[in-house]
Amino acid sequence: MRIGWVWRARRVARHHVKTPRRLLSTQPQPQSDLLSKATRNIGIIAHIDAGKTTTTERMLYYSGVTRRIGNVDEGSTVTDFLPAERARGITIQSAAITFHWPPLPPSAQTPPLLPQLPASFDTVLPSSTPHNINLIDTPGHADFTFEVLRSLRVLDGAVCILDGVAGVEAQTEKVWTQAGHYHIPRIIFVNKLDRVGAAFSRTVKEIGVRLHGWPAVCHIPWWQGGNGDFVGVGDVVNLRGMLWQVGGDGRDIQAFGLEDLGKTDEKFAEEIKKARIALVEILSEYDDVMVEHFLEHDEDHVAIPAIQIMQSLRRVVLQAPQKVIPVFAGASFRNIGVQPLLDAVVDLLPSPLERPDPEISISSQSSTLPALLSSAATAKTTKPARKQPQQEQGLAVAEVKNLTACALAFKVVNDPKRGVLVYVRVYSGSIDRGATLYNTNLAIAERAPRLLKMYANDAVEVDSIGPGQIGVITGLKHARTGDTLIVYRGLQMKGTPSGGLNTLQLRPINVPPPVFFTSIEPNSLSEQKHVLESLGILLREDPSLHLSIDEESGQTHLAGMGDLHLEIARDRLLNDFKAKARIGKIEIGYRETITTSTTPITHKLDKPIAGKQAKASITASVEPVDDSIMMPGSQTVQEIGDGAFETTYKLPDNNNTLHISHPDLSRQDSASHKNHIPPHLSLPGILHSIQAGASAALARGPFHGFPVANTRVSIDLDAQAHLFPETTPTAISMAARAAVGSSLRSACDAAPAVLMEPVMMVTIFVNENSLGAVVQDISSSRGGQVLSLDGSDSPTSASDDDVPRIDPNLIYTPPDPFASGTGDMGNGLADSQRQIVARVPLKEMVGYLNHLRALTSGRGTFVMTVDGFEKMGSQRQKEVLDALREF
Ligand SMILES: Nc1nc2c(ncn2[C@@H]2O[C@H](COP(=O)(O)OP(=O)(O)OP(=O)(O)O)[C@@H](O)[C@H]2O)c(=O)[nH]1
Repeated sequence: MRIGWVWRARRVARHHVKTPRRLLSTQPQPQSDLLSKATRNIGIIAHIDAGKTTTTERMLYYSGVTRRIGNVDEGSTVTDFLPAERARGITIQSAAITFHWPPLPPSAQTPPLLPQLPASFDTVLPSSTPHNINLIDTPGHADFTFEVLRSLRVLDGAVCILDGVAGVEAQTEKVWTQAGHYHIPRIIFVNKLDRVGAAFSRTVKEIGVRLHGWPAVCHIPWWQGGNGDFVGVGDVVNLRGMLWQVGGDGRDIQAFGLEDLGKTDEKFAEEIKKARIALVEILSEYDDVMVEHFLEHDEDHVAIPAIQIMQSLRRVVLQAPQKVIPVFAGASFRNIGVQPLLDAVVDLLPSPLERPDPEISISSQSSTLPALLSSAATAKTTKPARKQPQQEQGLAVAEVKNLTACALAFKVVNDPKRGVLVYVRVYSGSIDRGATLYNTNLAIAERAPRLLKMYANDAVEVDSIGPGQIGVITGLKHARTGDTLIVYRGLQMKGTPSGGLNTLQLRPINVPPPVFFTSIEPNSLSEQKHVLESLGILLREDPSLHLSIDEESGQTHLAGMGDLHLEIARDRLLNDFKAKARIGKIEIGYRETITTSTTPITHKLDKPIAGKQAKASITASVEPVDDSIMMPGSQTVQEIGDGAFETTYKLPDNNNTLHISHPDLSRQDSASHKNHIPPHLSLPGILHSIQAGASAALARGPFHGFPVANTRVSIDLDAQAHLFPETTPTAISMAARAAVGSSLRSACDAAPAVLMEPVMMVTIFVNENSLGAVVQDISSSRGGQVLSLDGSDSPTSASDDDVPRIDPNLIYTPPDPFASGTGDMGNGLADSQRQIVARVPLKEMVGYLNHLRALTSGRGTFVMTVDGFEKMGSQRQKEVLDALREF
């Protein structure tokens, strides 16, 4: 226990204490302020099977949204509503649900328009008044990490659920770290404490060591008689025992003060006091105000009122980076511990007003939304002596005043009854029903005909979605997951917001490259339209799916992040959309790369297209670029734009570059175009067509039909020789595709291309006694390269980030009656658990979980992410190609 730290903590500077942020609205309105203050946008994150869905079901039940508790094992839950989810008992799509905590009084038939909040929370806790909770349930499977990332972007806080038997698991660590990167305040619920082998203390120590924060134990488990059934929790904040009625629905809770408890279970009462001392100590370490309270109460840890403890916990949770992690205990399946957890959500996690400013990019510059909005206000009041920097970058500050709302579409779901639902988080202003939304990713405007608030499976129509709120827009035809939607005063349907606002993007995220693919073939020609439409919706829902259509063979390929990812997409397509199509085997998405350069090849196109004669010429050459490992990047094509007479595009997904030289066409001087290009064409349009054609050629390599990687394409565009009065954008694109295709073929004929395979960064957790077997298997049988053991030099370990290494012996924990010894925590992992980090080809990781389980008596777990693509040796390449041919 860390007694005595209070004294040192007195000297801690006050700079840790964070002050609330201002409202992110163009015109701050007290009403929306009030609504934001009473809102918590939270997510539940955890390893697969830790009990997210089970806990969510209890939250909905206690808050009055549902009248009976859904059961994951019977497939009757509210949040896992896709048939594929119910069949597998896992969560795939994030569902966002609104409910109130504490519940609204039964007399309130409909939710009040405005919350009834007290003037301040100085003397009462927020959980004394109903708050709006927007809960986003996120999936736990590694294949859906992107889905988790996407949800994280819109969260203001998170509850992390741990399995009290398994402790901190691999996926938890990964998502925890990602949430840390977004500075999302987090609290922990140690679940499943009713299970045989539950080890609360070991789990708490693992929290410190593996999640790199000091656990602030707010609840300790109450085992009947000290070592019997799990019956409730010791509430360290309020100094009481909370006992749940056995077998009940969890509403019947008895509370016993320390005095009463001392008469029946003295040891437990004493343990609550010990826990209280440890809690005050850890809070004092990071919160000066707690030190003052401690002194005011004659240095008596137990005398400090519960409200002051909760207020202190709130302050430390909101510190960035978060160093103290409140820990709660329960067993949601037994209905134990969920209501105090909900109180903690309201009391400890931030409202939208208390979050850091949302990041944006505008005209290729990074900024924050409030900075942009305030630039308009400043522009109004001060006359700049010199041109504003943003004006120099093409952003007319004066236009910002027309920006009346800004929102992120964070989830698109095809609901069988309501059609396509677009979940949005509004960051500034309000989206009103009927508003014209400009989608800055797609550069189109569309109207928002209906707005909804989702309450579990029920939807309530609303007139507007205000700042900080999460809601649903129905009837949008184009918006996709991840798109930024803005409302711009006076915008016409065909118009574009001016002053650079058309480029405004909220918190853009990178999508890693897909590593698995499958082929899709409609059963008949008449089915094709429905299959493509269904695929279109799947892609709107999930931008980590990629579609490519090979025009020559007519084959459609769907690529994704993992085999389960594609399996679910296949199920959705066939079962939910009832598409009639043949779906191929799920295969690894290899890449191919050339090994030699070519001389320029010119392709002349001169043929009728759509009944009209079309003509264009393109000269292309290709060369291999350095074979450094390709890192996952974003799919956005970036125009680098080297100089006045050349344009370079980085095609990052496969580490390709396209360089176009256009010596007689200047990028800066459009007057020069008049003399050289037909009037119906423009230089940007020509460049765009060339880029589309080259990308199409690179999408299917001549060697084995895999996407081409690590290649530089050079195009010489001689306007006089290559463009004609009959030249159309389609003709340019087709000629570019043919010229690049011929160049790639010619490179392959001169020197065979090589295959590149995805290589994964794998983190494996095993017990000491299976370590040898697992390392041997990874390095010999699977051709992997072990990079580190137990986090030393690990790329995924804490050493990279500025996170504290915590000595588990300094963490307070109550005794674990059932654990078989606490094990050696010296290596930072509980019960002699060992961590292996290795780079392993993806091919060798297919079906690895079952193998790992066999090697580790079912205890081993692992997570992996794409680390890059690597060239394969000739023997390995031969084996892969033979296997593909067989298939
Ligand atoms: N004994 C016990 N079992 C629990 C508890 N909470 C959940 N479970 C069981 O654990 C299993 C997984 O629970 P879920 O709620 O589906 O877990 P999840 O985290 O939502 O899993 P994914 O949706 O797959 O990510 C189910 O069989 C639950 O019944 C608990 O407190 N005690």
